Amino acid sequence: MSSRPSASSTTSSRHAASAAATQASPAGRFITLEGGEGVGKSTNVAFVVAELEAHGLEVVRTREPGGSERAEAIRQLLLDPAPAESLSDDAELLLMFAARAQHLAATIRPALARGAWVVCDRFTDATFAYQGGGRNLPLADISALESLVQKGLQPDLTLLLDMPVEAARGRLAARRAETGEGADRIEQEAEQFFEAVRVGYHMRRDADPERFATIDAGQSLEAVQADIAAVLAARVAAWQANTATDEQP
Ligand SMILES: Nc1ncnc2c1ncn2[C@@H]1O[C@H](COP(=O)(O)OP(=O)(O)O)[C@@H](O)[C@H]1O
Ligand SMILES: Cc1cn([C@H]2C[C@H](O)[C@@H](COP(=O)(O)OP(=O)(O)O)O2)c(=O)[nH]c1=O
Repeated sequence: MSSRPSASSTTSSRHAASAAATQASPAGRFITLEGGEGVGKSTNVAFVVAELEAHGLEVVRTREPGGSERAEAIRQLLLDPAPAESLSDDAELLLMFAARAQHLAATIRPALARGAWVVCDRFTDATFAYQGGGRNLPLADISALESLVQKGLQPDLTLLLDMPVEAARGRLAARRAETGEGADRIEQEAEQFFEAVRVGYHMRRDADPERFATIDAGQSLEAVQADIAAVLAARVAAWQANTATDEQP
């Protein structure tokens, strides 16, 4: 399991969220970051949170698998490479959705209901990419679980950090050399698996282009964050315009 500290945490806004924001429709406030290993999700989740907070919004930062106490326990089961017994592909898929069901109930839905924004490091697109693309499990089975667990709830915006697999794995190797952190159970897969994951993400993006913003993650961090900031500024402006319209007598 990754040792980086990205478990669910609530970050209060520097300015209190306005009463209007709290009463507004939840639409527009659920943001996910997706992409393969080493593309910069962890680095940029913090940046997305800071940008939204700079707009005066309350933000809950969370991640999958995990994001609540019980869901984090399932994460441990999923990612721990230690047990000699291999985890079946079906068990992996079901555990991903068990963790998600708990995460939605304990963290995501309550946050959205009280008017907070939610920024989540990976969500169901990862299941389509990893279990669908990487493990080759039937997409229809994943869609059925998605309906069961999410009951129509979808992210409003998904930032897909995209770059060639080999370069991203180079970044990951450098990070591991620096931190001494080992590879988790899924990170131990071969390069071919991650190429299939990337194709899986592209399929999800191409099926729902309105929801996705693709960010060229191979750029410098400054350029990546400038692109993300532009997407977020447009998103917050649209949300504020909708909120103002909803408030008209
Ligand atoms: N745009 C970038 N250019 C160069 N290095 C980057 C960039 N974004 C992230 N990194 C570095 O790459 C490594 C992997 O980033 P990280 O955010 O941990 O990726 P992920 O969470 O997607 O696995 C880290 O060492 C990070 O500092
Ligand atoms: C949410 C999710 C994650 N995963 C995998 C992707 C990662 O290899 C692993 C843990 O995620 P994460 O800690 O976000 O990985 P990273 O090292 O890129 O920051 O779980 C799935 O296979 N399916 C899923 O539905």
